[in-house]
Amino acid sequence: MRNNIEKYRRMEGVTEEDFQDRELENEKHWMLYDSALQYEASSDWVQAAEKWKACVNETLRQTDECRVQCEVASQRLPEDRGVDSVDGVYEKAAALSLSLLSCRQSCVTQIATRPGRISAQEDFLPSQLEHLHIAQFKAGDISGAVQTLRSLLLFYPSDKDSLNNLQLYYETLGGDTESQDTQPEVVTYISHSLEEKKLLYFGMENLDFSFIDPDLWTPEDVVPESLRDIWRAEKEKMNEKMKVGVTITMDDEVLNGTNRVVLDGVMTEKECGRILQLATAAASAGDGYRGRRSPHTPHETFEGLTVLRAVKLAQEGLVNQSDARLLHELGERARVLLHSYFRSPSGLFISFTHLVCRSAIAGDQEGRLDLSHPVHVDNCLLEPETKQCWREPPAFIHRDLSAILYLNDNFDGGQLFFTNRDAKTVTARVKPSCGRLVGFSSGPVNPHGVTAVTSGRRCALALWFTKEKLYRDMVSIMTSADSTVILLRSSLSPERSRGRGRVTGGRDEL
Ligand SMILES: O=C(O)CCC(=O)C(=O)O
Ligand SMILES: [Fe+2]
Repeated sequence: MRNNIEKYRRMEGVTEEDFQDRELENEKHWMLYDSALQYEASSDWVQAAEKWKACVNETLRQTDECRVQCEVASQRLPEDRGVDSVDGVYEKAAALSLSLLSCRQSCVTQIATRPGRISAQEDFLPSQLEHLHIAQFKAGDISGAVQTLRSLLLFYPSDKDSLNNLQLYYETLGGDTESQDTQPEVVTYISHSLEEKKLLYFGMENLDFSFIDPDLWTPEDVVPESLRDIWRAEKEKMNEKMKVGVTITMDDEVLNGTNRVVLDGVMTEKECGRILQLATAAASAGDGYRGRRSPHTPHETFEGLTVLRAVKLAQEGLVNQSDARLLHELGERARVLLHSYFRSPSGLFISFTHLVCRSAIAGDQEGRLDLSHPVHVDNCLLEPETKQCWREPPAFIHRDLSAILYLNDNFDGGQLFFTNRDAKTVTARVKPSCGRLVGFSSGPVNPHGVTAVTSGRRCALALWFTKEKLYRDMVSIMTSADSTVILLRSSLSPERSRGRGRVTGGRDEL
């Protein structure tokens, strides 16, 4: 029902007055949020800035209200922690006050969860401030942008992109740097929150109290060293696991070519399952490719999902947020592995990620002679007759390295194969399976294609990397749609590193 209401709200001619609802008050910030996004999409920066500002204020107001409710609602005395518990009256009193603080902290999650949805929008308030300062800047309100950015910097004081942007704003302002202060409500919000977090982490360290921090911006020094050590050890264990599992299965020699590699063990079975499920959920959420004929063959259907689309679906609560994040992380995992394998001296950036499933159309496979994906080169237009490869648009000429991360093997056909420049002489074949990563240079030494998928559904993550910074997949809110920044931020947590820049490059597409 909630989804329907949101759908009606987006329909032409429908106004807010058409929705008289008692719960509407609690949803006010979501209405502002959605209309701010709409103004942003139509580049109406004045209106966008106005709506984002109202949204920030409404979010702060509702958070305050929610926090007050924690005090009003009596806190339940924590249950005895089992028969061996030695909890005395002091421990109980401490636990009671910690519960109150934890309740207050949980308001962040509550306010950031759309009604009817299961997961909260991560980094909700900071991301609104980010949208706001950009809208203000684009609307020409530089002083406003400075004030907002300074408020944002209270959350992430050393964020390079924000500091660069602040510098840019100061330069635009021409020297008047100190007059714009931070928003006082944000200062209060942060200082209250930090005080609570300190006590809650103390409780976690010393009183066995459990607390899940709802924020990504919490400074590291608020978390006690001992807890950080535990987290670090867990992370290292994870990293080791990832490295240990990966093996080099085929190199240039076995693959009979240049700059080709097959690595195995890049994903676990569980991860493959999660991404396959994400593809299914995205398809049933009405992704554009659902049930579409493949662009390459009439005998197969083709579904495609980009990271950006996955994030949007996650925000709408239609797919799992952590699965959308995993999609992004897998690109990064492949990048690190291939960068290290090919020892490329320059940087390597993800340019485009596409989760693609190809399904055989049952009953339409008899006597089939074509391919699932005809032989091609990824960064130039191959002309097999002359063996020329034209590095010009519409080829994706900025692609330097291609990779395909396979997710399953329960289908027939669907082998990747490499050929000579004649597009006929097959030089190597690769059979997909879960966690298998094929990497190869995107140029004319590596023409390749995919044999017909004659039964079942073959899913893979296609990735392209570029050495040109300009073409990296910025997914920054400066050019692309909302909220991808949330994904990036959360996926880079807990280091809090926010690898975004303000220079944006051309967007890749398939
Ligand atoms: O899925 C594959 O194995 C290869 C796909 C491919 O070559 C492409 O999308 O450019
Ligand atoms: Fe390709």
